[in-house]
Amino acid sequence: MDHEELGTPQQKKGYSRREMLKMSALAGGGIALGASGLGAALELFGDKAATDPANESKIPFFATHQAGVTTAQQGYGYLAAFDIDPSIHDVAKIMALFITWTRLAATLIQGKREINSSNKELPPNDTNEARDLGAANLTITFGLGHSFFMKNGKDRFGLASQMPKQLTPMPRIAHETLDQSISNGDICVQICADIQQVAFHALRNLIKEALGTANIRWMETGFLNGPKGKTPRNLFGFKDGTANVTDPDDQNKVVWTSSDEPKWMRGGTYLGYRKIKMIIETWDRDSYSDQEQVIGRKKNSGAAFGRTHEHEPVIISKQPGDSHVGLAHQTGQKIYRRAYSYTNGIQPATGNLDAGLLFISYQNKPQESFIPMLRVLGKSDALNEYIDHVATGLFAIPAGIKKNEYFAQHLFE
Ligand SMILES: C=CC1=C(C)c2cc3[nH]c(cc4nc(cc5[nH]c(cc1n2)c(C)c5CCC(=O)O)C(CCC(=O)O)=C4C)c(C)c3C=C
Ligand SMILES: [Fe+2]
Repeated sequence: MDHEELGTPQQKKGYSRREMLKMSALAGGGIALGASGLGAALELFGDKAATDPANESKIPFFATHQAGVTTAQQGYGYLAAFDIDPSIHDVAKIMALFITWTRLAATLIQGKREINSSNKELPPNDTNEARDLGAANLTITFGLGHSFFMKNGKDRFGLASQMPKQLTPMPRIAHETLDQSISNGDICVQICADIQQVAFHALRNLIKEALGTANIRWMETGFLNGPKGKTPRNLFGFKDGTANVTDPDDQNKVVWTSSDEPKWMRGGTYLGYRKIKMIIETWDRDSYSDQEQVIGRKKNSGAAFGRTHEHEPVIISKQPGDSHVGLAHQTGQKIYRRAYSYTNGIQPATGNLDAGLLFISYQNKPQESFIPMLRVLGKSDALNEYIDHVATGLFAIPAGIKKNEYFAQHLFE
């Protein structure tokens, strides 16, 4: 396999678009450009977004771990799953798709999306709606589901011996009413950015490049915004993420896999997913104090029961016994949560809002943390009166991708 091709000619030489512009301005005009001069030159090129530092922020794609997991959460997220086309039996076709996706993702996260107009008889290579919107902290995170390895009890592509240790089909959880058409899948992609249009553009172009090899199975869109540096609130109006695993040492223990996994999966993680409908109309008619009893935290401050401030530790004896926080805390398990809220118009049958939480968590041992926690909450959580779990998924997220390598390369080679 020729990996030299990964990356655009500019990338291969190590030049960014900014540097290219700077060089061409120098070559053409013979003038020296400082940082502010460069900004002015970019504006002259009509590239206003590129002068906006917020949209220019980039998260490196090639790294030890995949980006988009412990990366500071962006305001918008897409979660999508693909199935390998039933006509595909040759692993080389899947490898070719993963090479194409890797090259595309590495380019997109840099805010590069130039249209190739050399042959106008062909469709454009890029769909163009994110042109000039900047990198916007775009992250693209790839994963593999159990059905990528095994289907109808068969080893689909001869890769089952390399299956991650904790990757099973999701077990049944009490009270769930799952829609299989929006659950599971062979491959998952999480795409997050500060600008929704940038995230959608990335997903759309990944779908386009997959044509003939993998078909989109489902896709969800979410948002989550809070005051700068503070915990955001979910659609029940509570701070969501207060007791998350944020310390890097703790993240190392909780999130990233180690030597008990196949080599290609070490330094990876597992994405646990639940689409949870929130019955907003019923919640909004519940009393203030009952809402606090159900969650197990104060609505405004986010403090636990018996506490005043948000980040003071939970006192388990003071928590309402069946409260969400009380139950989750008592499992003693840790997961790293990275959820998004979603809205999807009105449910035609009831006239109620179709809204909720795309619950996403990352953990290195989902069979010992995410799934047991789901079981406890599914059985006894006071929150169950106000929510319905409607979709599920568990995906192995391989280790980060090195320069000149492609996604999951060491699974194949
Ligand atoms: C599998 C695990 C979890 C699911 C599913 C889940 C759904 C869910 N959560 C909220 C709202 C809140 N959750 C909070 C804390 C919290 N939740 C989980 C796990 C799941 N939540 C954990 C492990 C924790 C932390 C517990 C602890 O140790 O203190 C909170 C409190 C604030 C916070 O710490 O984030 C809220 C609020 C909703 C609305 C929901 C489904 C729609
Ligand atoms: Fe929760």
